Amino acid sequence: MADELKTTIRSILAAMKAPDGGGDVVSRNIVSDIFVADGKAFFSLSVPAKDAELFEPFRRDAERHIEKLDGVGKAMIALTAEKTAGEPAARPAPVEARAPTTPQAGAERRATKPGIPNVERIVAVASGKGGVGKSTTAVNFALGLRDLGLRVGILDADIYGPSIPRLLDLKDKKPQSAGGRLLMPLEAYGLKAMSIGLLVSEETAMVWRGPMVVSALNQMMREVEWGHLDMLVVDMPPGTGDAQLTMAQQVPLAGAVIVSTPQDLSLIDARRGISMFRKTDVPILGIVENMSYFIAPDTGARYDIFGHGGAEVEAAAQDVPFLGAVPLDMHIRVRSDEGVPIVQAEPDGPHATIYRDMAARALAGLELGKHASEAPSIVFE
Ligand SMILES: Nc1ncnc2c1ncn2[C@@H]1O[C@H](COP(=O)(O)OP(=O)(O)OP(=O)(O)O)[C@@H](O)[C@H]1O
Repeated sequence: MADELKTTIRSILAAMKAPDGGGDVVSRNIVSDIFVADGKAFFSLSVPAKDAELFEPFRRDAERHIEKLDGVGKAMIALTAEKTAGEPAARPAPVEARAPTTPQAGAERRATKPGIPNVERIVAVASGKGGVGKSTTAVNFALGLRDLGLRVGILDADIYGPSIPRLLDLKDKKPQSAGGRLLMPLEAYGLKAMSIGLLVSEETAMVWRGPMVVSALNQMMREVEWGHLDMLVVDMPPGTGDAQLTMAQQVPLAGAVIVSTPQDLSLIDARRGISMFRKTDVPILGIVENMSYFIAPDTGARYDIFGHGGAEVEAAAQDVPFLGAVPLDMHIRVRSDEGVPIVQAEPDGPHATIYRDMAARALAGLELGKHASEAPSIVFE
């Protein structure tokens, strides 16, 4: 069935007139592998960057045609610009090949990535490796921003293990249509929320390559009725592979927060994450050390079992802000499992203070960056 659909999709694409006047997109070999699962079809079209605008109406028409097919509820097509002749599908440009970062270059490049209407800033929460507490940090960070008076949304883009529905107790909820192509976000504790896990199964998302992830992410960002948000927090997939790099390159991120545990191995991965964002001109708002120390539940005594402080040292070495140290504490895990994050469950407790401070520091960094990129450049001749 899926194979039949793929063939039909290819023939639909082959019959469409390419907007650049060249041959059809199928015989030009610019259509990636087509994935069909859960009633959704995903693929990318690789076109030169200069033709991206030209191909946008074509992309939308193709989605409309494909969505009329029996067995396809939704089509998601990404335009990617990195294909070199003969490659089967688009890959992100190697980071090493990119120009060095300057604040001006970063601001200019971000300006070329289309933002989301009504969403002031998009901030990524990322980690170099899985299991360090990135999602726990992302939700509590988002709630910390809410406590600072911001209108906040959270977008779970962790295709390898979406956990926001569990953390915000939204597992059994389904996003409703807002009319047309738009979806209403879910709401929890004053946050607007959307998760890739609410739209496609984990098995489907696991096989996606970078362009598919970005396509799905773009749809979640742009086809959700977020309303007016001061900040959209994106819980990134862990790691620094294809999917993450494509996201860092193509999503208009105002900044990134890196989560690490104090261990050396985690810090090496965090360094890789910092380097990836730097080379894609995304400002690093800072590092969070999660599971920094252990508070014994019976005595309240503190133990530095993982060698507390490594992330702060790394932050200094990398010349990025240190946003805070979160202890390994049973309350944090238990509250997460209950679907009521600690900032919500214990707003007056010590952990909520740590997350709110973290949010305030990141926000200060964003403000600083904004003013830096707004500053006029003075040239002495
Ligand atoms: N500070 C903490 N204290 C106690 N438990 C924590 C803490 N941070 C995270 N955890 C627990 O560690 C586990 C992993 O956390 P989480 O899912 O946030 O990690 P992640 O980095 O997003 O993982 P993945 O890479 O799988 O997405 C969860 O059970 C969570 O409750």
